[in-house]
Amino acid sequence: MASVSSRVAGDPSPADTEIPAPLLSTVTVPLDPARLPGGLVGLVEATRRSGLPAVWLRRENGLVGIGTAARFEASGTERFTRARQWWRRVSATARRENTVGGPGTGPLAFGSFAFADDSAFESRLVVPALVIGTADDGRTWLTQQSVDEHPPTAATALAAFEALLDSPPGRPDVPSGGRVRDGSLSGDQWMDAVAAGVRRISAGELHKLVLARDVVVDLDTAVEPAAVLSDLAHRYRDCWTYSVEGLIGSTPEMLIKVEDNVARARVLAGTLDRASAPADDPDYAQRVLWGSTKQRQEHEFAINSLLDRLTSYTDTMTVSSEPFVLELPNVWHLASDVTAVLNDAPSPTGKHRTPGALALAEALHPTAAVCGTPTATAADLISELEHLDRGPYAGPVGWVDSTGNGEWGIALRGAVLESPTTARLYAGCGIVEASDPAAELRETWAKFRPMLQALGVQAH
Ligand SMILES: C=C(O[C@@H]1C=C(C(=O)O)C=C[C@H]1O)C(=O)O
Repeated sequence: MASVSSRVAGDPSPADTEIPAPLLSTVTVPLDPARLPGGLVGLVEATRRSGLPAVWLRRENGLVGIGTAARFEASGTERFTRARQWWRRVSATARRENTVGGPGTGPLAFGSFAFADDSAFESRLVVPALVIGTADDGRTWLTQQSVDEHPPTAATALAAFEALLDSPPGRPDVPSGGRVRDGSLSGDQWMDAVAAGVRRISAGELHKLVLARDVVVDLDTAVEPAAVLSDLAHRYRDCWTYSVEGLIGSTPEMLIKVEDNVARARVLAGTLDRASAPADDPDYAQRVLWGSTKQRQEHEFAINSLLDRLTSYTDTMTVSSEPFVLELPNVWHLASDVTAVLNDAPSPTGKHRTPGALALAEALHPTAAVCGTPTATAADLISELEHLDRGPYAGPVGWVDSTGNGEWGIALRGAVLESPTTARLYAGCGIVEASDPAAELRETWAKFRPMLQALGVQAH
């Protein structure tokens, strides 16, 4: 099947109409859940010879995309705007047949965006040739998307689905044998960067800074992405397991989810490693995490940064008065869930409509959970101290449909597959005045643990 690819770089931002966009045709049909005996994770396992799938999955439900019908890349400060313009044009002109309806049906793109304006990473939207979706409300569907002259039909969509199932179902083996080496900075160098960050905070330059580091895993055998994704999805059921063109992981943090006119976010900041917890102390997380002024302060910066930016899009916002303790297999986090009813805003066509998921992701990125407070000072200090191109790490990752519904998580607890046997992992920590560099380094290992385990490498 044909696919098209476009790329826009450099400033200034072109007008909507100047961005070349393919004419997309899509068909969405209901899929009998019996055709997905192992659910969406089983589907990822059963299609492992069809290349790296696009994945967005939490508990049993989400989206799996196979193949590529069209894609778009952009870099620089305008990366979000351009991607939105491209997607708006594709959505506006797409021919579609959709007998299912609801979020995630019809034209759909997965995406991943660079954390930083000056990153070498190409931010992207990817329109898969086939999308299989299941939702909490029981809908199960199949969408075929193509830029061919002949639009897809229900019959071609079902035939393409059947042709995908190329492997016996069942959990593939995680790789075994690999070594972890330093990325841009050694552990000691990174602790020096944290100490420098603490000094700058003490000097009053800023309140909070998130510093990240990378490590590289060299594997003895080629990584099987289906095995990694299956392991993450089974182990980290409360996280959103994602995969977009070599960026894979399982994030606990939701930047923004839009369903009709309601937006939801899950803000995290404040972390406690479960590996170091006493076995016979059930209140440990509550006491140590919730009771810590440092952790509560880190959390407050993160939640305030989101609320400040979300407020102009809503009149009705609900956030719990106190953060709760979120338990994951590797760590506990302080978490807050936010719900906002979105305002109608006048669009260029004069119609009123609420902002879509991608527009909100652009408006909210980067929150203080991954950058700091104030944002601009923290972003400058990150480039000065980290010596790291974060690439897509800590940027938005997720999907958007043609009505503006979508989910954009923050790409945390993940890796970029740089070659079949090389994965680069990233993890960062919120730094405040009371931070201790050695404790922050340990925290990065706790955050690397999900990917290290999924890659079959001895966890630190
Ligand atoms: C930056 C990361 O995580 C973020 C930082 C946290 C913290 O400092 O406590 C907690 C959750 C995330 O918001 C990461 O996982 O790399």
